[in-house]
Parts: sequence; C-alpha cells; structure tokens
Amino acid sequence: MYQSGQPSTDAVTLRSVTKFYGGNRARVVALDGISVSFARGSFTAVMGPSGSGKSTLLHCAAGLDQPDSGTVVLADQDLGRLDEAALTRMRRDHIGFIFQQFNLLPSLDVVDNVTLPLRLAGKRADPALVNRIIEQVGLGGRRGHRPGELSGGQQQRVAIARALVSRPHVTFADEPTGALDTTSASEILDLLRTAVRAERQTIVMVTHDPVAASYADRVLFLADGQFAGELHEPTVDEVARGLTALSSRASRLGRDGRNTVGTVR
Ligand SMILES: Nc1ncnc2c1ncn2[C@@H]1O[C@H](COP(=O)(O)OP(=O)(O)OP(=O)(O)O)[C@@H](O)[C@H]1O
Repeated sequence: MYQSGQPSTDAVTLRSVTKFYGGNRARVVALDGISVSFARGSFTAVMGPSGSGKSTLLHCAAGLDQPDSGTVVLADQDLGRLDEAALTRMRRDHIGFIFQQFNLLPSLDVVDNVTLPLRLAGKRADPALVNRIIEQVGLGGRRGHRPGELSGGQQQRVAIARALVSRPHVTFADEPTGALDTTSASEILDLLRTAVRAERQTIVMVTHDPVAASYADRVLFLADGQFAGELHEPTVDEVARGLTALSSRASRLGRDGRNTVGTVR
C-alpha cells in the first residue's frame, strides 16, 4: 500500500519513470525519467511524434508494463509494490481500457460484453446501472446484438460502456477513434467528454489526431520519452501547431538528437 495519508486528487502519478527496450547494443530509451500526474475527473490527450513513448507511457501507467526505474501510483497504490495477482486485480477492478480495435468478444451480445469484466471479477452487475450506461452510449435498442451486427462506431460504444460500467479509477484509451469515420469519431469523443464532465470519470487517451485531442481538457506532448510541453483547453489549430513543432524538430535533430522543447504554445 502506498502511504499517502489523504487520498490523492490525482488518479495516476508517474515519478521519474524510465523504460528501456533491447539489450546494451540496441538499447532504446522509450521513457526517459518522465514525471506527470493525471488529475481525477480530467480528460488528457497524450500526443507526440511516432516513437516518442506514448504507448509505453500508457502501458506503464496502466500496470501493463513495468518501468525500469521510477514509480507509478494509481488509486493511491504504488504499482511497483504489487505482485502479479494484485496487479491483475488492480487492472480488472480499477482500470478501464478502450482500444482502437474495440476488443469485444464476437460471440457475446452487447449486454454480455459490457458486463464481462464485472462477471470475471465475480461481481453481480447492477441491471439498472448496466441499462443506464447502455442507454447513455446510445445502444438501448441494440442490447441483444453481437459485435458482428454492429457498426465500428457502435462497437466502440460497447467498449466504452464496458470500460465505464465498473466505475474505474481511470480509463486508458489507445487511439479510440483510429478505426472510425469522422462522424462516429466525434460521437465517441463526445461520449468520452461527457463521461468526464457528467460522471467525473478520468480518461487518459493516446491519439495522433489533433481533432480528437481538442476534446480533452489538457494535451500532454511527449518527445523522445520526455515531457515536451502541454496545452489546456486547446483548439485543434493549437494542437496541430504543437505537434508540427515537435515533429519538425525531431526530423531536424535526427534519430539521435533530443527534441524536448519545454512548453508548447
Ligand atoms: N517491445 C519493444 N521492443 C523494442 N523497442 C520498443 C518496444 N516497444 C516500443 N519500443 C520502442 O520504444 C520507443 C517508444 O515506443 P512507443 O510505442 O511507446 O511510441 P509511440 O509514441 O506510442 O509510437 P507510435 O505513435 O508510432 O505508436 C520507440 O522507439 C519504439 O521503437
């Protein structure tokens, strides 16, 4: 147990987190001593050039991957101190996941896909809550449909309902709109924003898309595995400019250079 006294106002905190891949001769520094917090009830987009460490950050923050040094505190627990069984329980009970490819079980209908994590945790799904969440994501008339009978946007709605039904401490979304058309994507982003504003959910979303990022309260930029600036309540243009600045520095400096720029404006 992480000894913090009062419960933290942050849902997740990374302190000096470092993650390497490969051996000595081909060592890649995916995260380079990054320290960042995600406040409860906030919607954060994580952006940066390809290879900047976004997915690695998400995986370390969600306990899917172990940092080589530093700490990750989630739900007031230091993930590095949990054994594999406790980590599995933490992911199952306190963390929601939304992936680009939905990751639904094709043989289960909407209700069974949504309630699967609760049932795996040995908990009874509250039918009123399940119904409310399925209505909220706009699938009230599709409860008995299987994923193959739903559009991509509808499948992602099922995945959102599945993530939110256990009232997670934090939900991590990895390119949640990457496989969707523009209209479906904006509906999904509206749903995520509503979950944060109306239900005080906490969402951390990796995206390459400045439009998607503009739905967030805060955009966090990474470059070379380091914090490279942030924007609050950003417009699409501000996000696009920040991303372009980082990407052009990255290509100017080349693979071996650093491209950390401080605050992106
Ligand atoms: N399993 C792995 N083995 C070796 N190197 C890895 C592994 N996973 C990631 N890396 C390297 O770590 C760095 C960060 O990767 P990561 O996937 O976190 O970046 P990203 O910002 O999410 O990239 P993208 O936007 O292209 O998905 C990259 O240089 C990548 O090649």
